[in-house]
Amino acid sequence: MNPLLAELHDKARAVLDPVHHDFFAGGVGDEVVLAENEAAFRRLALLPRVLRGKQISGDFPVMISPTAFHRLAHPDGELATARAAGDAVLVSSMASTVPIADVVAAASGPVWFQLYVQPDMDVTEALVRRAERAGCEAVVVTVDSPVFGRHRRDLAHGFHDLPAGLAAENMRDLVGPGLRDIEMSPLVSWEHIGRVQEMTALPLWVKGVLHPKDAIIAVRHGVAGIVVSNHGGRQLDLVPAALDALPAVVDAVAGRVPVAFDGGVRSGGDIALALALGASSAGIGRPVLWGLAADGEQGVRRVLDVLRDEFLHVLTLCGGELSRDMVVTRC
Ligand SMILES: Cc1cc2nc3c(=O)[nH]c(=O)nc-3n(C[C@H](O)[C@H](O)[C@H](O)COP(=O)(O)O)c2cc1C
Ligand SMILES: CCCCCCC(=O)C(=O)O
Repeated sequence: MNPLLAELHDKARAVLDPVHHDFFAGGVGDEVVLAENEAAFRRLALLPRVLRGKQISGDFPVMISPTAFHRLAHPDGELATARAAGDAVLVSSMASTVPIADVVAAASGPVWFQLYVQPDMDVTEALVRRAERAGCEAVVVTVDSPVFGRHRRDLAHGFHDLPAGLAAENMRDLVGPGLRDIEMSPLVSWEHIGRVQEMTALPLWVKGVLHPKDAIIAVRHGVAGIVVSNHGGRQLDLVPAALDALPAVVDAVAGRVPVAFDGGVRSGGDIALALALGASSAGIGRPVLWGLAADGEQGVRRVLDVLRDEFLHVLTLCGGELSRDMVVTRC
């Protein structure tokens, strides 16, 4: 992990209510996948190309992954995250503690709306309309959550609702703005993806694909893109590290749509490895929360600046190129 990000995590741990720290930090079950997501990067190495004679561009293909309840981390919540995002894509969680319209208004770059399809499709449609009216540029349907993962840390703390004064603002005036008003349903299927596509002209991405066969089905459904993700180790504690699932999905998709990735990215080198394995961009989850908790907008900015600087340095050392043939397994 980049030591500056580790410092921000230490600071976040010191200022956060331990219950909220554990909600952010924790994973499902024994937290095997949580640890594996980071460990998978350490198993790989890059063979740099040399004498390529080119100046690298400043492109920084990173998105802020959707994470819930930013006002648990800092009073400014998602407004601070949006202000800090700059030109990175901000995928704003449906479970934000600031309404999506205010998130978009605070952002200077693109905002995408993450959606859990609600079994009541009127509620789902109302959420999509809110995202459209706000000016979101895409909808990202999370597909890895037929039921919420069992997080032992939350169960031990008895954390099952938001503190007074905080709410899932996008749910307000629909079902209700409590944490438990957001439903996850095993009945959600590809048919619902089609129905959301009929509701909106916005590009629809699916997030949480690990199996190459699902990636192919997603492409057949005309999705705009796929995010390979295991939800940061928060859903099924039996899945592979997200990085290990990436190459097979990239191969199955064969360039037909972009394949983004998240899970365990903690340094610029991690971003480089994910891109070399074929990711179109790398998503950052918890480090953004640590920056936010440690120092609000400035903290999130710091996280992105540190990652950008390190990524561009690594890219330069790799001759400005990242491709699958440059990735080898450590002995
Ligand atoms: C505290 C927390 C809340 C999350 N909330 C959401 C969410 O609302 N929607 C979603 O699709 N994914 C959610 N995720 C998963 C992230 O989008 C992302 O997949 C994951 O955090 C990436 O792993 P990383 O934290 O190791 O970077 C959440 C993750 C965390 C840690
Ligand atoms: C019961 C819904 C809570 C919001 C979902 C947040 C989330 O995805 C997470 O991993 O936490």
